[in-house]
Parts: sequence; C-alpha cells; structure tokens
Amino acid sequence: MTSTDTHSPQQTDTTPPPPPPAEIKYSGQYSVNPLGAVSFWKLCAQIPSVLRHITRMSWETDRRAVQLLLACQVVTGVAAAVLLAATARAMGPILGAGAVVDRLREALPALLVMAGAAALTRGAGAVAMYAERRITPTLTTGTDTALVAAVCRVEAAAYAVDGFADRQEAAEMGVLRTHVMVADAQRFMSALIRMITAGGVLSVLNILMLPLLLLAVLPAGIGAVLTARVDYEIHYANVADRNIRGMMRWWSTTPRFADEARANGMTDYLLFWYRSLSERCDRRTLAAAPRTLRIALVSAVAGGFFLVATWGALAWLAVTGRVALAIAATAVVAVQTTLAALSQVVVNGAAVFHTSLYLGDMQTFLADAADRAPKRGDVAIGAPVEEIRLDEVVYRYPGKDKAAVDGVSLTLRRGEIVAVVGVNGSGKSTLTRLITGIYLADKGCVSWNGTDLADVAPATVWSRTGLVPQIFAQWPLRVRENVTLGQPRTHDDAAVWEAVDAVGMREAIEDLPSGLDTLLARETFGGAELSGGQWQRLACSRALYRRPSLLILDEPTSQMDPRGEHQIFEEIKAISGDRITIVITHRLENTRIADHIVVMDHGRITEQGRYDDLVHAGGTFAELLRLSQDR
Ligand SMILES: Nc1ncnc2c1ncn2[C@@H]1O[C@H](COP(=O)(O)OP(=O)(O)OP(=O)(O)O)[C@@H](O)[C@H]1O
Repeated sequence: MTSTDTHSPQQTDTTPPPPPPAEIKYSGQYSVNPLGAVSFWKLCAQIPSVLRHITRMSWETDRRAVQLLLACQVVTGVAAAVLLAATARAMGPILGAGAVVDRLREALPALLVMAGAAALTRGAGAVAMYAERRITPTLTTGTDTALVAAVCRVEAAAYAVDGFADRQEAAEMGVLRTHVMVADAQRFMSALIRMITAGGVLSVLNILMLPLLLLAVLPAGIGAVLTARVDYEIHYANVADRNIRGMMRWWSTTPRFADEARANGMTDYLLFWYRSLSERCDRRTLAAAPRTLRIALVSAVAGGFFLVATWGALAWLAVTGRVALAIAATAVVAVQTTLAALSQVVVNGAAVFHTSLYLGDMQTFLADAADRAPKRGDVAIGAPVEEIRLDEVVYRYPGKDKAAVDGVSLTLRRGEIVAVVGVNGSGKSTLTRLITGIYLADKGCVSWNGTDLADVAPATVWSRTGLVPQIFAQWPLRVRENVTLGQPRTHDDAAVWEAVDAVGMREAIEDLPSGLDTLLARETFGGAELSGGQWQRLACSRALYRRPSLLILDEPTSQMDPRGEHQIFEEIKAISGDRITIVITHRLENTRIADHIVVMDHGRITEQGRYDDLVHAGGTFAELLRLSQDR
C-alpha cells in the first residue's frame, strides 16, 4: 500500500516521518492496460478508423469546414503533382546546352507553373488552417460538454463503483486531445497526399527510388508509434495518482478550506503529499526514459542507413548514365519532397495514433456512462403525492458486504412529518436516497402513489422533491440562482423573497453589495461570502422555494443559531399540511414536531412511534436523548 519517501515536512530527529500517500492500485477489469495485449501492427491499423472517427465528429460539428478542409487536401495533392511535373519540364532546358538567357526563356512557362503550384499549396495550407480552427473549438466544447453531461446523468450509484473516477480522469485526457486532434489529422492527411503524389512521380522517374525512400522513413515511423505506446503506458500507470493529486490540489488550494489547513498546521503535510504524488508520477516517467532513448537511437541509426543508401543509389544512377541529368535533378527534388512529406506523415501519424489511445478511453468511458444512465420506466408521478411506501427495502453499496438499508418497511402519508434518527452510519441518508429514487432498491420496492420507482421517469420524481442534504453545495452563483436553482424561475422576485423570508435571510441579503444579484463566490472579483449558518439557511430556502410534494431535510439546522433553527422548524410545521416531510436529525428535541419518529440501527428500523412514547420506551431513542441531555 505505501512506500517510503525521503521528503517529509518539518521532520526532526524525535518525530517519526509522516507516511507518504497511499499507493492506490485498482484490481479487476479496469486495471488492465488496454494496450498490453495488442500487437504493433494492430495499433497501426487503428489509424484509418481513428481518422474516420475524427472526420465523423468534425462533420457533425461543422460540415462546411470539413468540406473546405477536404477541398484543400485535393488542391494540395494536385499542386504537388503539378509542381514536380513542371520541375521535370524546367530541368531539361536549364541543364541543357546554349545561352543562359535562351535556356531560361525556354524554361519560363514551366517555372511560372511551378510558382503557381507553390502559391496554391501555401494558399490551401492557410485555408485548411482556417477550416481546422473553425472546427476545433466547437468540437472541443461539444466533447467536453458531452463528458460532463454523461457524468451528471449516470445513476448516482455509479459513483460508488471502483475505478469510475479514474476512468473519468483518463477520459478527460481524450477531451484535452480534441484540441489538437483535427490539426494532427489534417496535417497527417495533407502530408500523406503530398507523399503519395511525390512518391508516385519519383517511381515514374525510377522505380528503385520508392522502396529505398520508404525504408529510410519507416524506422522513424515505428519509433514514433513505439514511443507513443510507452507514453500511454506511463499515462495509464499514473491515472490513479493523477486523479488523487487533482483532488488534493483543489482541496488544498480552495479558500473554502484555507482556515482549516492553516490553523491545524496542515499546509506542510499537504504540500509534502502533493509533491510526493507528483514525484511518484515522475519516477514512472523517468523509469521509461531509457526505453524511449533506445527506441529513438535504433530508429535514427536504421533510418540514417537507408537514407545514405537512397542518395547513393541516386548518385549511382546518374553517374552510370542510367538516368539523364535532368531526371536525376528532378529526382533530387522529388526525394526531398517525399522525405519531408514522409516525416510529416510519421510525426502526425504518431500524433493521431497517440490521440486515438486517449479518444479510445474517452469513448469507452462515454459508452460506459451511457450504460449507467437511468433505465427506468416512463411513468410520470402526478401531484399531489398522497403516499410513499417502502416494502422490505434492501440496499447495499457496491463493494460493501453489509447492506446500508436492510429490510425497511415504512409508509409516509401527505400531511405527515416523519423524523428519522439513529447513530452515525445507521442508514438514514441512504434511506432518503432510496425514498427519492436517487438509488433503486436492490430488493423490495419503493412506490409513490402506488407506482414502483423502478417504473417511473426519475425527473418526474425529482421535480416533486426538495432535498437539503447533510453536505450541501455552496454554488458560486448569484444569491437569486442559489435559491431558484433547479426550478424554472419567473421574472418576479416575490417568490424568491418569500423563500428568503421563510429562513430569515432578508436582512443579510439586503446587506450584500447587490442584494439578490450578489455573486456568492468570494474567490472572484466582486464576489461575497456568507457564514456557514447563512449558507445552510440558503440551502433550506432553495428546498422551500420548490414547494415540493416531498421535503427532506438532513440535519438542516446543524450550523444555525437557535433563532434560525426555531424559525426553520416553525416553517416546516406551517407548510407540512400539503406535503410529506422527512427530517433527519441528531438533535432529538427537534423530533417533537414529528407525527412519527423512526429509529434506525444497522440499516434496520428498530423503534418507531411518537416522541412521548419513545421517550419512555427504554430503547435507543431514550438512551440517545438521555446522553444528549447529560452535560
Ligand atoms: N457513497 C457511499 N458509498 C459506499 N458506502 C456508503 C456511501 N454512503 C454511505 N455509505 C455507507 O453506508 C452506511 C450508511 O451510511 P449513511 O450515510 O446512510 O448513514 P447515516 O445514518 O446517514 O449516518 P450519519 O448520521 O453519519 O449521517 C455506512 O456504513 C456508510 O459507510
């Protein structure tokens, strides 16, 4: 699990060194490097399908730009052929006999054609760049948004699946590569066309030249693909560490946790942790460096050998009179053109191949995320919600041995306030996730108005739910959006103020620089910050604004002063007639407002009843109440 590390924060002779970050290694189907068992030639064979894939993605993004790009490729190819043919034509008179002026005059038409072809190639290159720049931003945004949407839309249970976050991290690399993907593909295609044209012309001049040229560049091609493969292996080995490092970076640098990190003297250790993770990634990268050096050296030596052979063959052909001098001169130009194009094909082909690895991860992740999207029925839940029933409901988190909720049966009726209490980890929050259909029960059934949630379109359930979770988001949005988020808003702020008044936040919001328009993100210019309790009041106002059929408050007042707490519970009572209300709390005095109290332990309901009954029942509730009063 762990390894030793020499860098440690504030280490003295008397204090033991802190443990380095745990090395997390995943096992199971996701631990296998997808490249491990694939042969080199199979990898190369992927390139056409990757190009097809990139073209299809680009086509869906901007058809006209793709058409423009393809037209530029054709122009590039034709111009390259014309350039070489005109070169051959010009070489005859230039290298022939007679006065220089006469020879130049004779070669002039061909020279003009050469200049025109060169200008056309440059022009096509510029237009192709324009077309690529039209496609790339939209394509990147589309891919990035698709990834975010896919993650937002999976069944919430997917987040608990081992390796899900790491595969998301790997998929992010695919999104990053879309920045360069079209440019790489375009350069690869245009170099390929130039190479085929120049190679074709060269093989017409002398058939021996082409195989020699191919041999000169092939080692570089193989070297580039092998290096890309090594890079990917390192990337793959680093995914888990990079993922944790990314999280640690955010947690360590966000102002939200700055007080905690400083006052508890955490900064040195956090930095040590971050550096240790980075160094671990570096060590893997450095360990692979000799392999990449060997690949580069071997491919350079082999390529150099065949290149010398190519030039030698050309010289031998010219010296022995097997080709005319003019043809030999054209062949020199053709060899240079083909070599340059071949190098471009190799470099950009390797880049396309490299991209294909990351795109592959992205595609696999997107397909997996689509598989994990809710597949439930399409029944809609109508208002009002009269009854929610749980029958022998069981739920176990992936990878856990014990069920978090284990055979719970319960009926909730409109107008009731139900309090759920129990020790930490007894399954209260999980129960609310099952009641709202965020998780579907493994066994048993949760039904709303008699319809099993497995048959219901989840959006129709969630449009009738208001949830204040234990850990709620402090959205970096304006105050207004922090109240209305998730609900279509009207142009009238009256309902917003009503929700704000219900949690006693009017004065605090009026004191902000721009009232409801104040941005609640102290990190940004002009942003403001609320206190912990004020944020919690705002989270409550968000749930109340929705006027939900099911209102769930999970420790809603844990950060509030007694006045705020009193106000919230008064409000809950006042509006309870029209809805089902569930309150989870460790402050047992607050359960007095409940019509029914449910006590949970180890995922089961162990007691239930009204406050006065449970106080005298001698069970867990009475014990917890006594402990809370024993100061
Ligand atoms: N996302 C999760 N993935 C895996 N296990 C989880 C997850 N959330 C909760 N658990 C486990 O399920 C059990 C029940 O947790 P739950 O959060 O429902 O308890 P709780 O009663 O709400 O606790 P608390 O009073 O501390 O809020 C615990 O053993 C917990 O470790």
